[in-house]
Formats: sequence, C-alpha cells, structure tokens
Amino acid sequence: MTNPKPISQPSLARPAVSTSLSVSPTATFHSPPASSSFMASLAQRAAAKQLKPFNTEDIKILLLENVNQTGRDILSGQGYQVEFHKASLPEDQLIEKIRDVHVIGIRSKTKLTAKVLQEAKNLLVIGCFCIGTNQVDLEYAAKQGIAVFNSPFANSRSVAELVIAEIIALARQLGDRSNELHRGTWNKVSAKCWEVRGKTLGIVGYGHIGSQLSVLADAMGMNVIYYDVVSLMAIGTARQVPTLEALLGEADFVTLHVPETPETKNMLGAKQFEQMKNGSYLINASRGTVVDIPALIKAMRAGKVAGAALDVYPNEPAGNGDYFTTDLNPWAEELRGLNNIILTPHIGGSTEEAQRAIGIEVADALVRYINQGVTLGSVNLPEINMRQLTLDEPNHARIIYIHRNVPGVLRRVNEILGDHNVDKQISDSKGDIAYLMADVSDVRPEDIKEIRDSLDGLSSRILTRVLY
Ligand SMILES: NC(=O)C1=CN([C@@H]2O[C@H](COP(=O)(O)OP(=O)(O)OC[C@H]3O[C@@H](n4cnc5c(N)ncnc54)[C@H](O)[C@@H]3O)[C@@H](O)[C@H]2O)C=CC1
Ligand SMILES: O=C(O)C(=O)COP(=O)(O)O
Repeated sequence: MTNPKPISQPSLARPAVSTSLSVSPTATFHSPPASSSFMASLAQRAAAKQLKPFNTEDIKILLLENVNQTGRDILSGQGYQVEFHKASLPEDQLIEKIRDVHVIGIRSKTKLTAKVLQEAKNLLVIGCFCIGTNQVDLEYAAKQGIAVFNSPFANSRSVAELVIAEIIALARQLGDRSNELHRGTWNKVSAKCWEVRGKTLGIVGYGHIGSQLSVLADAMGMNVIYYDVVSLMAIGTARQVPTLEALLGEADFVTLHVPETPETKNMLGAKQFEQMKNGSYLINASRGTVVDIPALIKAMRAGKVAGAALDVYPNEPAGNGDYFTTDLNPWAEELRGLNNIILTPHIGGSTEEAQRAIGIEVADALVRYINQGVTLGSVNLPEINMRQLTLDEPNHARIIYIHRNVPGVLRRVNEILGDHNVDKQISDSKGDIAYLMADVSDVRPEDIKEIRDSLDGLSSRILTRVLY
C-alpha cells in the first residue's frame, strides 16, 4: 500500500480577514490499496463513502437553543467537536464562544449580527435549525465567506396545525373557559362563541405555511382568502385578494405568515386594526415585530378585535424558565390581563416531528458544506454542487475559492489552476459574492500549497479552502 503523504498545513484558523480551511497537519492524501481483490475493492468503496477531507475532529461546533438530538448525532458522528447548550447565550458570552468555532448552530432566538460575526474569525458556516433567517446578518456573513443554511419547510405543517387549533380555540373562547374552571368557576356561555364553518380566514403571506393552512381551513368549511406580495396559485377554493386592506375588510380571522423584513415591521398597526371587521380575530405565529402590540391591546380593549393568539414577540426570553417580563416587553402585563388571548412561547415549530426532521436536514447540509464545500440550499451564497470525490480518485484536491464578484477573477484563478489538470470547475455569483469550486487531479502536496498560496494572494479573495 502506498504510504499516505502528510500535507503540511498548519491550522483551521481564519486569519484576520479570511482563511484557508485546509488540511490539518496530520491529514493525509487518500491512496488506494496496491492489491485490489474484490473484497478489498468493496472495502474501499465502503470507505469511500466516508472519505474525510481533513481531520474532522479539528472542526469545532457550537450548538445553541436545544438543537435536536438527530442533528447532534449526525455532527458528532462525523467526529467533529460539538458543544451543546439548551438556551441561547447573552451577547458577551456568544462573542467569547464564537471566536473559537468553525460552525455555529442556532434557532430563532440567537442574533448573529455584524457585531457578533466580526469576532467569528474561524467561522465557516452557520446552521439555522429553523425556517427564519432574519436573526442572521446574511449579507455581512456572505461578505466574510460564511455560508448560512436553514430548514426551509420542515416545521411548516406544525405551525399550520397550531393555527388551526387556535382558530377554533379563539372562536369558542377556550382559553378563558379553561382558565376559569382551573380557578374553580363554572361559566357555561354561548354568547359570542361561534362555529368556524362558513367563516372567512384571511392569510397574510401564502408561502409554505400559509398555503398548507389554506388546505386545512378549506377542509373545515372555511372560506379562505389570502394576500401576498407575489401572485400565487390558489389552492382549493382559496382566492387571492389584491391588498392587505381588502383582506382585513373581509376576514373573520386574520393570520400572519410573512417573514421579518423592514416591510413587514408593524404591518398590523392601529390603521390596520381599524380596517378589520368588528369582532374579528388575529393570530400571529410569524415574527413578533410584525404586529404593533400596543395597538393590538387598544383594539382588543375597544372590542374591535374579539380575540388573539400570539406565539412570537419582539423580545423573547433566552431559555425555558426565564420570566416574560416588562423589562423585555413593556406591555407584557397588559397583554396578560386581556380576555380571549392565547399566549404561547414560540412553539409553532416545536413538535417532535418537525425538530427531528430539521435536525437531520440542517446537520446534513452542514456536513456537506464542511466536508465537500457544497452550497446547495445556502440562503446567502450561490448554490454550487459537485459530486463527492472518492478513494478511487487518489491525489485529487477540491479547491473552493470564495471571492468578491469583480471583473477578471476567473482569468487569474485559471492562470493559477492552468498548470494542473482541472477535471471540473463550477462558478456562480450572488450579488457581490462569487463561489468557485474546482476539482484538480494529479496534485502533489507541494502543488496544493502553491495553489492555495497563489489564490490567497489574489486581491479578490474572501476565503480559500482546499479539501481532500
Ligand atoms: N412560530 C414559529 O414557530 C414559526 C414561525 N415561522 C415564521 O413564519 C414565516 C413564514 O414562513 P413560511 O411560510 O415558511 O415562509 P415562506 O417564505 O414560504 O412564505 C412567506 C410568504 O410571505 C410573502 N411575503 C413576504 N413579504 C410580504 C409582505 N410584505 N406582504 C405580504 N406577503 C409577503 C412571501 O411572498 C411568501 O409567499 C417565517 O419567515 C418565520 O418567520 C416559521 C416557522 C415556525
Ligand atoms: O422556524 C422558525 O422560523 C421559527 O420561528 C421556529 O423557531 P424555533 O426553532 O422554535 O426557535
């Protein structure tokens, strides 16, 4: 068997601006066995599935916010060092921790702002184990060559089911009746309690969640209307309306399923509550910033809004057991004092099914990115996919070059790669950032070093990685 040749590459750390994630000191080229019996070939193929581009145990991962066991198992199974926390961390502790890691996994609570990310000198990739990515400064991350992945729909059915439960619970004032009886009071009433059959549900944002909700509400005999910034195919008997105002004037139940953006901030404020039907209901399981809560409190006190269900808040506590105080949200006490309001602690996507699926989906994306540089599904980098190299292909290297999208880069890169046998090369850009992946064969360790040093020397470089 050919002796594996060590490649001298000092560390995984990113220098001040960006880094070469490359092969660690003890990493080796993978060479095939000299004798190749059928059994050896099978073993080789099996091993090929686990081809590791570098010492995976050098990769440090920080997982916050109780990322599901499925995801933790996949990451630990790769040999990465995984540090797990149940809650999110205060900003100062987050900055301290993020300095050291190559990967961070979060959910909706942890804010990865430019201030935090500029301290993350070694960070290669962020996994959002949820749908929303509003908590991450995606543009800043891309400019630092940090890829971001999420799970675009795995918890959407769970949110839709929660909203269905809330529609009926609000229409029947279930929360209030249950609370009364918990306190010992029998209060059997039918006044202002309704069936949902024949009522109109107004869905704001007809994406993954909104459209599934549409199907479920349709099946319960509700009329479904929706408003979205883009024109979307109606499902079942649903109907798109042209403006938010038109939706608010017609819906008995209004439910919000838009992302957090500057346009959706306080999308439901005093003016919009005025436009709603008297005695209608509001449900918000999108983001806390979408509803102006003091305006909602006013509308509920005035009887304009007969009930509300809130799952999300502008400022959410860091972890379970933390108190939902007026320090966090000044109107917290007033909200708690209202009738027919369901308050849940951001549990829309919190089911066993959703969390298990998200754990697998995002952890798999992280492994693909760390080990192979594949950006399929990334929300902030161009999506590049190339087949995984195997042990049948010794002395190959995969070059990843993340760079500013400026004229002349490809020519310069190809001047560097031109002396070698480039088997395949793909490049794509997204805004100011471009991502190039090239598989090069018949390369010796000294070639790798030369290629990496030359790419690192280009002024367009954000990050160079050499895998395998
Ligand atoms: N409560 C919870 O636990 C959960 C909350 N969410 C939140 O729900 C949001 C929606 O999720 P998905 O349906 O999966 O997203 P999606 O991206 O599939 O759909 C969002 C829809 O909103 C529309 N939209 C965007 N801006 C709009 C605007 N200004 N006015 C009207 N429509 C607009 C888009 O065109 C799109 O059709 C997520 O961004 C996330 O913030 C998601 C999962 C769980
Ligand atoms: O998926 C999302 O965007 C959610 O809001 C769910 O967030 P969570 O994973 O429960 O922090």
